[in-house]
Amino acid sequence: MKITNVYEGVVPISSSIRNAWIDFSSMDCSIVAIESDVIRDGKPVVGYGFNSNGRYSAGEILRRRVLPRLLEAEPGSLLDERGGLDHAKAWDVMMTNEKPGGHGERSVAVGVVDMALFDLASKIEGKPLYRYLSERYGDGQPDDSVFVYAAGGYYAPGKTLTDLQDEMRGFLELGYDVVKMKIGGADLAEDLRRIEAVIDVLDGDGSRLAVDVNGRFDLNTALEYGRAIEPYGLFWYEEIGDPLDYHLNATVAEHYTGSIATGENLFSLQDARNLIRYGGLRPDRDTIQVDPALSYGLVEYLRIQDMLRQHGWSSRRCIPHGGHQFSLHIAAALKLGGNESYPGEFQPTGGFADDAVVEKSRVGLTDTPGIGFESKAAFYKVLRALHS
Ligand SMILES: O=C([O-])CC(=O)C(=O)O
Ligand SMILES: [Mg+2]
Repeated sequence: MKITNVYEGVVPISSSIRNAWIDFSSMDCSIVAIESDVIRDGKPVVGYGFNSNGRYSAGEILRRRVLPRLLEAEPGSLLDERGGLDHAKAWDVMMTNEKPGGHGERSVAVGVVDMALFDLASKIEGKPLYRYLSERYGDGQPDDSVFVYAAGGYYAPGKTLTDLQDEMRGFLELGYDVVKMKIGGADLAEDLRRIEAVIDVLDGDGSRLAVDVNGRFDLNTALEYGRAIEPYGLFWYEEIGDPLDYHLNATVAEHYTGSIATGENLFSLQDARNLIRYGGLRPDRDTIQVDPALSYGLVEYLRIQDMLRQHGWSSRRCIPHGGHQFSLHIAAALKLGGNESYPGEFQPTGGFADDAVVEKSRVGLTDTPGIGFESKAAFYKVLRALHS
């Protein structure tokens, strides 16, 4: 198998929502299509990738560094001994002449291509990605459904408490038991009113509500909010301070007895390891949210899983950020604790197959070969247009 062509583009995923740190008025995302010389039904097999959400498109790095390296590589240097794609070798090729440290947009660029190569390789084998992954990296017995929670609850112009409650009711009607909302973009009194309004919709059960600060708080605010929300017994308190402020995280973990989740803005093995070493997270209750699409792809995510295992963490304590199909397959194959889902945001890229059904906060996998973008019509149309 040989890569014959690569195509790269940008898709807007903008909207009027706001979290405690950014609005999404100009959010966009990179997409790639990687074409191979393998022919199925008279057409070349093509793998697709995109960069989740929350980080902007990384076209410059893709066009100037990552994609040329892949195209210029001796085709045999990307293959394993059976002639299939060797993802770790492809990763080394993409990272040629890149210094360590400073992970950011580069990890996004490599993540997009890594996703496309996994889509391609599993399509060539005619398997849905989760089976392909489970056979290679798991125990061959993937989970047949994955826990998902509904993320939303953003701030938006003119959005009232009733609007917030209606949004959350909508998530419950779709089959989700656990929901997530933003905090930290208003003052504590208003956020507590918002939290209590949502808990009302959850029949008074705070353990079904996660709150997300998007890294906004300094230590004092983090502790003040922690004291105020602790009695609700929330599902988790997310990304409380700056993602790289491990000391803040550790100090909050000493005081806040409920669950903490973080990691969506950690993009490398090294950063994730520092979180585990210095972030004070507790393996019996906290959750790691590293998003494989943003953090150098699954090749790096597998290294992160090894690291977690060495530190005594179960894969079940990982619930990736992003609400996308790639992580859904990864969650089933590597037996993670679940995956995020955004029923109302980040279209056309986010979400699962058009006919995916959520029941009791779990979603099943389909048998579509690869990641299954083909069963997500609006997004597939955009991807298909990249190389038509
Ligand atoms: O608002 C965002 O950037 C998304 C986010 O934090 C999440 O999904 O946890
Ligand atoms: Mg978050």
